[in-house]
Amino acid sequence: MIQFETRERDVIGLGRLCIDLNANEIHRPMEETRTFTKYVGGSPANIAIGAQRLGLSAGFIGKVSDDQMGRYIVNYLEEQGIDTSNVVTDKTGAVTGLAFTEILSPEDCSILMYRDNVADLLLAPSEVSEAYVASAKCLLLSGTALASSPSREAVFVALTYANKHNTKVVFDLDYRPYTWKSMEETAVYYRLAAEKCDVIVGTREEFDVMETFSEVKGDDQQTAREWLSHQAELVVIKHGQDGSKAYEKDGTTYRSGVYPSNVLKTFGAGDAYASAFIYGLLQGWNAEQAMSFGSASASIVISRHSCSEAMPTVADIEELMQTTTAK
Ligand SMILES: Nc1ncnc2c1ncn2[C@@H]1O[C@H](COP(=O)(O)OP(=O)(O)O)[C@@H](O)[C@H]1O
Ligand SMILES: O=C(O)C[C@@H](O)[C@H](O)C(=O)COP(=O)(O)O
Repeated sequence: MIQFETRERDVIGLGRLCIDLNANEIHRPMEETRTFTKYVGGSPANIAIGAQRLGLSAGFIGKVSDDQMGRYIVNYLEEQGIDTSNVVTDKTGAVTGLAFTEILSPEDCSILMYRDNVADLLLAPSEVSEAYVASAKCLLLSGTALASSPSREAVFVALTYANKHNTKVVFDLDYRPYTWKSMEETAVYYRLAAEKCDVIVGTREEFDVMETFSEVKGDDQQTAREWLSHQAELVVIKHGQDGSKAYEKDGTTYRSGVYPSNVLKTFGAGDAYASAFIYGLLQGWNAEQAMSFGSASASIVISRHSCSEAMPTVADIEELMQTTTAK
């Protein structure tokens, strides 16, 4: 069980604040899709929104474009009750990242990302406040924020502050290949960051990327051993509809199944899972209970059209868990 400090804020997200444009005409290729619904997006933004929806107090460290899109994101976060005092506005003409989603079928979804000159990757080390990092129980880091400078250095500054003040760091690997120059680059920076984190969450494929230069590739048990040999107390490996596994430093292993879902689209599962999992850890639950809560939240979000707006309440999740059996 992770021991959190008593702090004024529960969780601070670090990384991208973007826009999702989700196809309205589902089961149709992007080439034939004409209309989309706009939502706030970006994996760590979705997780912060999910956490706030569950009743946690969330804040964010990030950078938005100085235009209508940037203002839309900040306004939405504020409407949700999320603290935006550490979201800065770019002054260089950078833009907001856009994710167009294609929903071909419940099994076949893809994301087309427009991420040239995005504001989120321009977050500078000087824009990370030590006092703000120290004000939270937990810092949620998205791996994509490591993809280029100066955001990369800003992440390491935030990790230094978090480690200094015992703000627990949850590292969601969140690998988005189009943001990186190469898999080797990703592996190097993921590793440097992972060594400074307390909880590491990723899909099997994401751990494989981080283990590009390691011999343990592909084996969950060896993956856990490798990352638990550093600061991490807990490693969670997700296997899509085959569920997830958690490994603790003392050798305890947990497994979680999935809650059957009327799947509309597959994306958003990981973000819903992460926010509810963090909620569980902050309640003092063991990893098994937190994973189960995360799985139920994921099952709800993949049955809905968006990621951020679709995030469930505690009551929604409890109802699903009471009426459905995980497989
Ligand atoms: N088809 C599905 N049905 C029900 N739950 C799912 C399904 N796919 C994923 N999940 C849940 O969402 C979690 C995260 O999904 P996964 O696909 O592994 O992550 P990501 O969205 O980050 O790629 C899984 O551990 C599982 O609990
Ligand atoms: O993270 C993004 O930039 C896009 C998200 O908002 C998005 O819709 C998505 O891909 C969520 O995916 P997940 O990691 O499967 O939860």
